[in-house]
This record gives sequence, structure tokens and C-alpha cells, in this order.
Amino acid sequence: MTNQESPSAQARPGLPSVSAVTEVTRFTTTAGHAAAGAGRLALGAVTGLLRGRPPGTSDVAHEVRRTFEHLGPTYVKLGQLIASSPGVFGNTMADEFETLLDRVRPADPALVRQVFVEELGAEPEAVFAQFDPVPIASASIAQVHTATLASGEEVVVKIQRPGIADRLAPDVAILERLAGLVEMSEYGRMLSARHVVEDFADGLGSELDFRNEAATMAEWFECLQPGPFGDRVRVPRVYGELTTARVLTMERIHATRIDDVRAVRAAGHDGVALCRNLLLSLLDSAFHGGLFHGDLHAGNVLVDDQGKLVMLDFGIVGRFDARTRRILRQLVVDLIVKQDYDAAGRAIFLLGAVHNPGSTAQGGADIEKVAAPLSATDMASMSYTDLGRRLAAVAKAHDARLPRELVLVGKQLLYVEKYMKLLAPRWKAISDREIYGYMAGIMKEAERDRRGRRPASDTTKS
Ligand SMILES: Nc1ncnc2c1ncn2[C@@H]1O[C@H](COP(=O)(O)OP(=O)(O)OP(=O)(O)O)[C@@H](O)[C@H]1O
Repeated sequence: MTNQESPSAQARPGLPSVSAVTEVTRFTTTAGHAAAGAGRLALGAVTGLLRGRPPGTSDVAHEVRRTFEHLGPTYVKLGQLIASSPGVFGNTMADEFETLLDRVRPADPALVRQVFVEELGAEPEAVFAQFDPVPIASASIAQVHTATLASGEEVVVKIQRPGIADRLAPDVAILERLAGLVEMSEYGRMLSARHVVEDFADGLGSELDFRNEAATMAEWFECLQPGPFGDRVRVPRVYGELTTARVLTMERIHATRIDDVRAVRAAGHDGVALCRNLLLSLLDSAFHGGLFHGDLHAGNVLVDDQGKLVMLDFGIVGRFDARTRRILRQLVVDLIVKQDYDAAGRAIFLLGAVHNPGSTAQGGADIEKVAAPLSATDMASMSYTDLGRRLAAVAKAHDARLPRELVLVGKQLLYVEKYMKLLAPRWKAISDREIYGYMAGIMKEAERDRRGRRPASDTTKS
């Protein structure tokens, strides 16, 4: 989209002030981004969103979505978060951004083919018995083609978008500057926007090498196997000999997206069981495996015909070392079970989130104000947006910045919240027997940690 095609930001209701847009645009131009003109509307909208004024009309949402798509992978990822968080960004935006989950405009077919040949040394038709040049899905980093092996097995071939590494570098420069602006807000400061962008940049190299993704898929699956949820999840089988830095060949999964409520119900799956399994596998991989999926948007969470969750796209993951896991276990017990908010304040301090020494004394009382009302509610009906606002106020008072991994877990909980509202709106997670049992187990481990014994279920080392 050219700038002339873009509607003027001033003319649209619900968009941020002209000065905010100009301010952000100045940064995009300084960073030398090729699409800086087209970025004005998108970044203006982001500024509006951060100020709590999301575009409310569908035509504005449509323009912003098109601009995000045009601007490339980083903005597509941001758009995927918007699509999956109607509670934060509103239904109009979430619905419009839906296509960014897996229906982004495909890249030039000749260039895609060139990537494949550079990686595997032959044309796709020479490698596979059948290869479909029209992708079945196309998202931020890659597009996905179906193929059949000579043995007859159906596979998908994930091919990296051509030239993506070159497009990401200027995006990061813009995001770094934008993060500086975002940190002027309470929310942005608490979420350590600059650290999030730094980590994002650090992680890009790894995400762009699909061999890392293949290894992480196996590691994630293995880390859940010792626990009770290992047989409720799946990852596609990877074909190592047909996988390189920019091509990932794996088993083709025939399954339903978790947010396709009608299809999930028609297949006879239990919405409560699916949400419970997703939540518990997230908690168990984080608490015990030390490795959790960091991008649970609906394009990446499928339900197979057995009712198992099939997780795709391990490009973004979070990791907790053994010490952090111990502190988190203690934090859960202090907050949810004992409601000992002073101890919770100390745990948050230990996580490195609080930078203002001496602030922990008041911390317990402040945490109580945020956490106490939660014990009377449940996860499905709780508003994470309200919770976020209350947390931001406390964080401001204590100069707290959440570690990147906690921000990432929080983002996954927003996704889980969305699926709960769709599939199990009346389910009370807090009084669910299995979740209660799981939490009781965490409590016992925290007690063992406290006595200095290493819990048997700690499956990874720090
Ligand atoms: N093994 C598979 N079987 C069937 N479909 C798949 C498989 N892997 C990926 N897909 C489809 O391709 C889409 C994009 O794949 P993937 O999420 O791995 O790409 P990406 O570019 O890394 O995406 P993202 O923007 O989420 O990071 C998925 O949402 C899914 O629809």
C-alpha cells in the first residue's frame, strides 16, 4: 500500500493525535525503514492502542491490518498478538487481524523455489514425489507447502520467506526506538519494552535457523513426558534429512484450530478438557521442563481427531532456569495458597523484577491489593486487562520491570484466556479438581525446595 492510498490519520475517529503519529513516524524515518511512509498509520494506531484508544471502526482496522501486512514480519507478529487478544484490543481489531495468523500474502513463488534449491540442492519436484507450489499457509517467517515423500507419507515443507533476515534488521531498529517511547507509559515500563525488544533481536538469529526449531520441538515434547500431560499433546515428526536452516520438513497434521469452536464441538471434543490440557501443559513445561511455547496463537495450537493438542511453530520459546523455577513455585504457593503477600514480594524481588531497594517493605501490602480479589474469582471470568492495569500501577510505585520470560508467560495466558472464553465460558479453573491437584503438587515441591531437597520431577538442569 502506498502512502497515498492510506487514509489520513487525522480524518479517522479513534486514532491518536497527529503529534503522536508524527513523533513515531520521525523514529521510523530516522531508522531508514523502506516503508516508513506506509508505517505512519500502523505506528500511529499502535500508539493509540498503547494509550488505550484502539481503532473502533472496521474500515480503520482494515487499513491498519493491511499496513501491518505490508510492513513485514515483525508487524505481522505484533498483529498476531492483536488477533488473539480481543479482551485487550477489541473484537473489531481482533477479527480483522485474524488473517495474519496464517493467511499473509505469499512471497514470489520463484524466490521461494530459489530458497529451497539453495538449501537442499535440488528442485522440490526432484526431492518429493509431489510438491504443491501453492502454500496452504503463509505467516510471518515462512510459508508452508504440502508435499508427499516417495514413501507416500504426507509432509509439509516450511520454507523461509526470501530475504527475511534483511527485512528484520531495520524493523528491530524501529522497535528499539518505539520501545523507548512505550516505556514512557506505566504499562510499557513494567513490561520492560526495551528489554523485550533486545531479547526479540537476540532470538531472531535462532528463530531464523529452522534446525533450532526442530530441536526445540523435540525438547519441549520430551520435557512433558515425565509428567501427567505428556500423552495429551503432540508435535509433528520432523524429517531431519530434509531440514536445513531455511527449510523444515515435517509430518503433515490434519487437525482443527483450537479457536474453531464449531469444528471442535462438531468433532465431539470437550472444550473444558482442551483448555485444562493447554493450561496444565503450559504450567508443567514452564515449572518442570523450564521450556515453554512462547507463541500460542490459534494458528499454532490445533486439536487432532483424538482430542490431543498439536503444537506448531517453536520459533519463540521461553526458558526458566532451575533457580527461577524454584522461586516461581514458591511465588505460586505464597500468592494462591498461603496468601502471604510479604513473602510473595520477596520472591518478586528475587526474580530481579524490583530495582528500587527498600521498596519490598511496602511491596507486600501493594501485592495484596492486586492479588487478594483474585482468590475470589476464576481465570475464565477474570479480566487480564484490569489485572494488567492494577499491576502496572504497583510496578510504577516500586520501579519494577518484569523479566522477559514472565512477560512471555503472561502473553501465553492471554491466549489461554481467549480459548477459555470461547470453549469453556462457564468453567471455573480455580475449582477444577485436576488443576487443584496439580497446584497441590507444586505446593509440595515448594515445601521440598524450602527444605533444600531437589524435587524429583525437575527434569532439566539450570
Ligand atoms: N506440520 C504441519 N501440518 C499442517 N499444517 C501446518 C504444519 N506446520 C505449519 N502448518 C500451518 O502453517 C501455518 C504457519 O506455520 P508456522 O506457524 O510454523 O509458520 P511461521 O511463519 O513461523 O508462523 P508465525 O507467524 O506463527 O511465527 C500454521 O499456522 C499452520 O496453519
